[in-house]
Amino acid sequence: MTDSLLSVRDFSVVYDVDPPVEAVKNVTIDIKRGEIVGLAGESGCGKTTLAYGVQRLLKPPAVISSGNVVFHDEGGDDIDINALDAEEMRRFRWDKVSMVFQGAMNALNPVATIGSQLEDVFLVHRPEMSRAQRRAEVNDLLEIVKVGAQRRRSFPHELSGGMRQRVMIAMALALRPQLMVMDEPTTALDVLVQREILKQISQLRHDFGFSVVFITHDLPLLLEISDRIAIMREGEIVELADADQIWTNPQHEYTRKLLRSFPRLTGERGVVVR
Ligand SMILES: Nc1ncnc2c1ncn2[C@@H]1O[C@H](COP(=O)(O)OP(=O)(O)OP(=O)(O)O)[C@@H](O)[C@H]1O
Repeated sequence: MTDSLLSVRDFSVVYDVDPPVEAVKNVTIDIKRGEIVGLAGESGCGKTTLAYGVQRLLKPPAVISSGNVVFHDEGGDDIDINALDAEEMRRFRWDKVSMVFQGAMNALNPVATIGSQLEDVFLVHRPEMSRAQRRAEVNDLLEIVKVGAQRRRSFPHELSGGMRQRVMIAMALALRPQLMVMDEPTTALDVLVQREILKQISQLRHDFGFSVVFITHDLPLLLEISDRIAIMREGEIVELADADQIWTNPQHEYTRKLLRSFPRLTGERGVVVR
């Protein structure tokens, strides 16, 4: 088994509009097992297009114009994502990779309890499970993300934003994926709640061994949580290095510029233990 979980090679995406937008240009990156990779860069640099593109989640006018993506399954198989048909891709997305979307906590169904929404994941993807098994799994998940099993009968509006986001993380964790892609998962939350959730994501990946791609324009936050950080600019990864290196010894002028643009980076690093 290789150390690498996902290998992205020479990956490019164009939005076929007039004039065409080259949103992602020849990106090559390996995500290792169990690591948190932060994807940073200004709004519009192509972070979301890259993360969605490698999972083939983009719709026209987006066109993948080059590259390949291989997933090194823990079972030993190498899965060429481009070669999967629609049904295989759908299963792959839930079983191997899960996604916490931007603003996901507002995507919960307002008229269903969070317990039943979590149970639905198992109903659809693990139809062989009994009702009692589903219940037990949901209770477990709610405990793991520190919402508490007693909240299973709560409706989304009865929970705080932070709690709802924890429910979304529980949902992403449900099928024990090997990779979790998180797109601005904590942006809408206040700083303290954000910190708590980051700590938890970091802890969960130690407990469960999944890798995380964490997308945000918030570089200080990435410095706290990430093992490695990829700095994107105009569709390209201009620097990819350990978070410590990015912080103490940035190589690219653009990385230095980005670091300077966050005044709160002048003091000590934050409190999240990686
Ligand atoms: N549907 C679309 N049609 C045309 N251009 C698009 C489309 N979606 C995104 N783009 C362009 O592609 C580029 C990359 O956008 P993308 O959303 O991936 O960036 P981002 O770094 O994730 O930004 P943000 O942090 O604001 O989400 C931008 O120039 C954007 O304007």
